[in-house]
Amino acid sequence: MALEITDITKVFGEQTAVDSININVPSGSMYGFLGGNGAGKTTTFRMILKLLTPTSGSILYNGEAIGYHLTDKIGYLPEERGLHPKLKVSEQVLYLAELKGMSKKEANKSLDYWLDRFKVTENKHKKIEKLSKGNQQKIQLIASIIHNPELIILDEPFSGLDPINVEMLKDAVKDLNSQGSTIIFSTHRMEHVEELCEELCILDRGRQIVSGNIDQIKRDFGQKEVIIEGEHDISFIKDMPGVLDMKQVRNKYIIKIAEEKYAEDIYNRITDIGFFKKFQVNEPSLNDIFIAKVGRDYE
Ligand SMILES: Nc1ncnc2c1ncn2[C@@H]1O[C@H](COP(=O)(O)OP(=O)(O)OP(=O)(O)O)[C@@H](O)[C@H]1O
Repeated sequence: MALEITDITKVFGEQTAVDSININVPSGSMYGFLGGNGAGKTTTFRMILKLLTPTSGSILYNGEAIGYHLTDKIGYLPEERGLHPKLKVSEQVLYLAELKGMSKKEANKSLDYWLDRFKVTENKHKKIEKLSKGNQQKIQLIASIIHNPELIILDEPFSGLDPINVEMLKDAVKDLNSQGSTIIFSTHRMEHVEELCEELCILDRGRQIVSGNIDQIKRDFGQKEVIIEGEHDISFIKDMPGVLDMKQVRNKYIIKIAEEKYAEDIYNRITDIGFFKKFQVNEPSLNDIFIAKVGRDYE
């Protein structure tokens, strides 16, 4: 395990921002922290990075506490984007890269690569304050990954960007992960986690709702979704055993079942009726899991 978070809690005055969280982040994984406003994502990241001291609990990285000796191995994109507005892009990023132990030459080469990749090369010698918000975010991301860290922690890396830039940054994050970096990122968007991660933790108001391998979580959850498309009336299905919910949109039926075995019963009943264009069994969505555990919709 790269990161072992055991029973951490953070209390601010009256408020418990993070409540007894247990998380294991495997080495080389892409790990998503999913949660809405105030869920406790940023507070957890700050504790991992030792910017905040947990009220209780422990956090180990490769079996040891994170400290200054690991600075060169970790990259962090903070939620409060903190670039110096009056500095030029190159001055700012090269300075930070040198603090992380890179030579100027090496850092400059890497900076050129990332500026080109993020299509912002023309900004290299501009002051940060002259850049758009989205481009400032790209520069800040470059500053956090330029030294090729083995652990990358990104707080809301995709927020505030247009869809084209979100895709560009997602591709970069995927590449860094496939080259071996362990990546942890936070987001309030379920689809980012569904698309990018094999591991996740869902936080809600400081509580850990679920965590671990996403496929495993979905398998263990049990509930499935059956999609049927066809012209026949099959509304009787809603009264069959194991059927939790059924919705109809024109000739498409979306049926929630308690366990996969009920799909076979449904299949047997409808094949007696006639032809159907589609019969498909899907894994539950993260939203289904969230609703079942928390008792309300995710957003
Ligand atoms: N320094 C602090 N002092 C007091 N309360 C704090 C402090 N930092 C965070 N909190 C509170 O802890 C809770 C969790 O905040 P946190 O920033 O970790 O959430 P988050 O999941 O990152 O959400 P967001 O996406 O809104 O930033 C919030 O209710 C917040 O108000």
